[in-house]
Amino acid sequence: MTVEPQAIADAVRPSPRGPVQPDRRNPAPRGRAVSASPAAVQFLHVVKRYGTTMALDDVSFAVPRGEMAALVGPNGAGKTSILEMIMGLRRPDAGSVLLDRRGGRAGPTAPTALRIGAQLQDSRFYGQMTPHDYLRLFARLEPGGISPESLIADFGLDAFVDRRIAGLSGGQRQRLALALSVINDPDLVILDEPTVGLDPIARQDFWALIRRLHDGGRRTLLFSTHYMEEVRSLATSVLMLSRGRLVATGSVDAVVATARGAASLDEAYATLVGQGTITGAAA
Ligand SMILES: Nc1ncnc2c1ncn2[C@@H]1O[C@H](COP(=O)(O)OP(=O)(O)OP(=O)(O)O)[C@@H](O)[C@H]1O
Repeated sequence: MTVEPQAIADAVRPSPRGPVQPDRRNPAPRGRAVSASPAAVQFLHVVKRYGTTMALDDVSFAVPRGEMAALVGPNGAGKTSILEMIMGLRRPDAGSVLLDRRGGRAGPTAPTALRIGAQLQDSRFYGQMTPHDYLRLFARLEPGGISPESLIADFGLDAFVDRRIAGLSGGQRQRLALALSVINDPDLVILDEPTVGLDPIARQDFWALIRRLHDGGRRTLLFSTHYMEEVRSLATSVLMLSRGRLVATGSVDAVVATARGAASLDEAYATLVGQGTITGAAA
């Protein structure tokens, strides 16, 4: 999907607190300081509530351009809220969401020319349409993007491109959703749990597709996942969330080092997220 510049502008709000400063009450997460380098995405003291639920509690981080950043944390930690805010689908209650911003100065910013592609958790398709129908439709909406033919070849859609989506497997639909996420040739790609529900072999096939989206760092990728092996295999940096707060950021090694005594990312997750054991499929 593409987010209109205005939607992004709507999501960008000046920080009530001004530039990022060491915050004595809420220090930056351990592992790596908030980056001041050119960032594709920057959150400054973002707060998001849904009624009485505090989904994001003073979250600050930066994803430099060209990174493949993994967003991890247990169910309800706030991952989708972050991704949806980047896409302009939700607004922060406080703080700023800045896109494609050079430097770390907080304040109003012009609409960005950054092109965003996204694959959301609940990509819903009309069952009567075929992948080919979708690719042609999106190509018309995104003139100058990547051609349907290239995407069919790159994402291995040939075998089912003319079948009705109602009859496709979950993995085939996810493959289509990934292809559609880059049809506008985006600079920034957002993937919300792109491999959820896939069998182990299909998941590893998807890693190759996700690397293709990243294109050697030509694009910035931010993906959420519960699979630590996926983080180890794909991510150049990690954002670890627990109960709406960032608990560690940085490279996999930096995050492991953040959790004293942890010998692996899985152990670091267990320690920092504070559950003692790793839930779900995060092993
Ligand atoms: N529309 C909403 N209305 C009320 N509460 C919401 C809404 N969306 C999210 N929440 C709550 O906000 C918190 C963060 O939710 P979010 O979906 O961002 O977490 P998540 O890390 O993506 O979870 P999951 O791994 O289960 O997808 C949760 O407590 C969730 O119940």
